[in-house]
Amino acid sequence: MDRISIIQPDDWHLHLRTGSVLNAVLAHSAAQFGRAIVMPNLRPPVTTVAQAQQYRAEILNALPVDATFQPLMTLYLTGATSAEEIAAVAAAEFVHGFKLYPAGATTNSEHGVADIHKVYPLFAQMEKLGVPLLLHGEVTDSDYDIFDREKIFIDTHLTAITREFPALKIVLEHLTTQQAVEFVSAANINVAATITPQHLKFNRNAMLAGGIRPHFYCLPILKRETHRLALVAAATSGNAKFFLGTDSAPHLTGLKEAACGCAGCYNAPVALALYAEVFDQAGALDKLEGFASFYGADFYGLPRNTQRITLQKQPWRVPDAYPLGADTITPLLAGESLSWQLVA
Ligand SMILES: NC(=O)N[C@@H](CC(=O)O)C(=O)O
Ligand SMILES: [Zn+2]
Ligand SMILES: [Zn+2]
Repeated sequence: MDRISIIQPDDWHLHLRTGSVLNAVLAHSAAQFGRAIVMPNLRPPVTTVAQAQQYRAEILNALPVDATFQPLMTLYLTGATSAEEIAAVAAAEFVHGFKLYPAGATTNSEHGVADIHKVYPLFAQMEKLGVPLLLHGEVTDSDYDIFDREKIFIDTHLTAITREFPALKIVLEHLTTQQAVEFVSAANINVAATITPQHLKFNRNAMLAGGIRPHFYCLPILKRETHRLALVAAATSGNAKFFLGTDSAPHLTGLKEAACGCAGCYNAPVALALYAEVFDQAGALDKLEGFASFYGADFYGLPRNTQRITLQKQPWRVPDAYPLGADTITPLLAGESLSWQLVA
């Protein structure tokens, strides 16, 4: 099969940033996806429905005129999040959940939650009101090896959270390990997960063997091949708990190609092409539509899209970089050739 037509996909985990970066990146997502869950880790973070409304307006304003893309907003959960704000989220139709960043876990997570037990009362209210909890699932203590941080988060926090709040809708974002796949598969139906194209396509060798490649550096960090295989098996299984979330996370090229480079892969320009390549290589193109276009909408209680898109096996070359002022943004796989592309 070298051509498939599917219902238009959505991106259930996306960083769009603001200002000039937003303007430079938005069209790439809007060209492929009908909707996207937009992450709130701005500086300062999006912590109120009023801020989310403003941010949403900025995104809509930055869209190409003919675009139908819909940003689905989220709020950043902090130790200071109030019961009133959770009620406001439940009432606001354009806000779809709270994102919890353990403090210090990733880019712009300084305002995140330092002690997860302290926000249990907030989880209880979210559970009651049906507000989803989106998780960056990694422990942060410097004693923990960076390759183990997702597994330890599951063992020390997520297991307890799902036991205490069985009706809380939880999305464990950007899965990277076999243990995470096993946990989500075994959990109740209120627990789901997103998977990025880079974690499906690459193991840590892509980042570290034969030279250090900062554009493959994101968090949670790429893992060894056994984990990648578990992720591919989950994504292509047809299990509705696993769905598409690119975690496209643009940073200026100068901030990634640095002595201390930022975490985040700018994968929006290559996202659907990479997912198609992975599903094709796994002999599972027939499972792409569920993963990319159905299961996320179903989990969030939103209607499925009705428009269709077509992907074709037809090689193309990824641009070296996209200009942004005096710097650029370098996409994942810059200058490389990809075998699939969106044609309509
Ligand atoms: N994934 C990343 O490495 N970075 C993301 C934050 C996140 O999703 O953890 C970013 O905002 O840059
Ligand atoms: Zn994250
Ligand atoms: Zn992210």
